[in-house]
Amino acid sequence: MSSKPFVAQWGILGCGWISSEFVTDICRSPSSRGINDISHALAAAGSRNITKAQEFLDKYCPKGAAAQQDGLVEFKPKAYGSYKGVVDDPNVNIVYIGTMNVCHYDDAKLALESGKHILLEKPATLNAAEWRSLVSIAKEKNLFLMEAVWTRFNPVLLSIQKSIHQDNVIGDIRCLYSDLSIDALGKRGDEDRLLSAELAGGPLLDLGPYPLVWTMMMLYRHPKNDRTPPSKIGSTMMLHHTGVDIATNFALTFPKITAMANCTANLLSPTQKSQHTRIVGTKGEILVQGITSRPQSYIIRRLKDSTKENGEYIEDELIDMSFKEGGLVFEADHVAKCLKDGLIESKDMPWNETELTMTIFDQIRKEGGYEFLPGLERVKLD
Ligand SMILES: NC(=O)C1=CN([C@@H]2O[C@H](COP(=O)(O)OP(=O)(O)OC[C@H]3O[C@@H](n4cnc5c(N)ncnc54)[C@H](OP(=O)(O)O)[C@@H]3O)[C@@H](O)[C@H]2O)C=CC1
Ligand SMILES: O=C1OC[C@@H](O)[C@H](O)[C@H]1O
Repeated sequence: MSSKPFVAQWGILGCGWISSEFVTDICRSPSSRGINDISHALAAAGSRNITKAQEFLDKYCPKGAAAQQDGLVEFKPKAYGSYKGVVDDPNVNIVYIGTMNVCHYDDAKLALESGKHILLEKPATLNAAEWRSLVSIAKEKNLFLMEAVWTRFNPVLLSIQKSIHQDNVIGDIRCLYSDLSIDALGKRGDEDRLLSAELAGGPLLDLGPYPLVWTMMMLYRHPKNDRTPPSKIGSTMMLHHTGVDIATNFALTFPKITAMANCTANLLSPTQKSQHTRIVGTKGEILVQGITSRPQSYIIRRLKDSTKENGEYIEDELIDMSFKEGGLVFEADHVAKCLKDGLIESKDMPWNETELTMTIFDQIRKEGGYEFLPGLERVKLD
């Protein structure tokens, strides 16, 4: 006998682009992806402008999310002209925060203090100190808190991780090269969130989380690395005249497994979609295709003779796992399962990995001379 699924009752803060993608994805029925124990309802959406919130609901979720369409809950999505309205709504039990980088800390604190669980867009906060502060509030209030790094839950990335960590498809991992960049310079104005200092823009915080996801998932989480943080972090940053970075390269060393990650994020050039991430091992390599944040397929290229330098490859094997979902729903499903199980921390996106991410970014910003405008950081680093 099948029991009624657990329903995550979402409230959305900020009716911008990524929130629209998230809401569109949670409208898809979980059973269409083989999931029957959880579902999603949209309880509320909040904007600084009530008309925008209502238009957002009318456009992206007119019939409610999957659980509402399937008749699992009675309530309909409600529009609010403030974020406070959403966090106070009794039908909301988890808040998705899709606001600007500079708002994440305040918005997350608002939701936690109103007793709501949180899924918080990347970069979780502006620095590691802000993140530690949110974690301590979440612990004290016994509330779920997770950074929304959706790529960690992408089935293509998980398949590659299994190929490398369990099936030893490319042998011992040696080097990872990953890029997420956009040719935005000259095409977007300085007020754009990617270039604006007031909004704590720049590719390191906006795009850097994705090359770092590949590094964390393939190298840091490699069973033989045993979650040992990188021993060295090196970087080169070029600053834009607004004060944010315009291009950042960073490298991370993992001596326990003799592996190195080389990550790039810039606003100067578009990422190569046929190979945004290349993972090289002693027996071959994996080339990942699609968007760095949303991989769709990958190529396995095995060496004919792994004892030779610069050896030839056997014919490429293409693994095409294209999916119809936007890709955000995989993390939403994971969050719903955590809530169903009464967890306040995800084992797949744990607090200490967000803290490590923020610490890496703090160090790279320091090395590159990227300082936030005074007052943006709500909790300062020591
Ligand atoms: N996971 C992913 O793939 C992606 C994640 N992101 C992350 O999501 C966040 C939002 O990005 P995105 O959706 O592209 O941005 P948008 O500009 O489309 O939306 C951001 C929303 O933030 C709200 N907001 C709150 N304060 C301000 C302010 N001072 N100025 C402007 N907007 C404000 C607005 O909502 P309102 O007007 O309704 O109040 C706005 O619509 C960023 O932190 C980004 O890093 C972005 C893109 C992809
Ligand atoms: O998270 C993101 O992924 C896609 C990019 O286009 C966007 O700028 C970034 O915020």
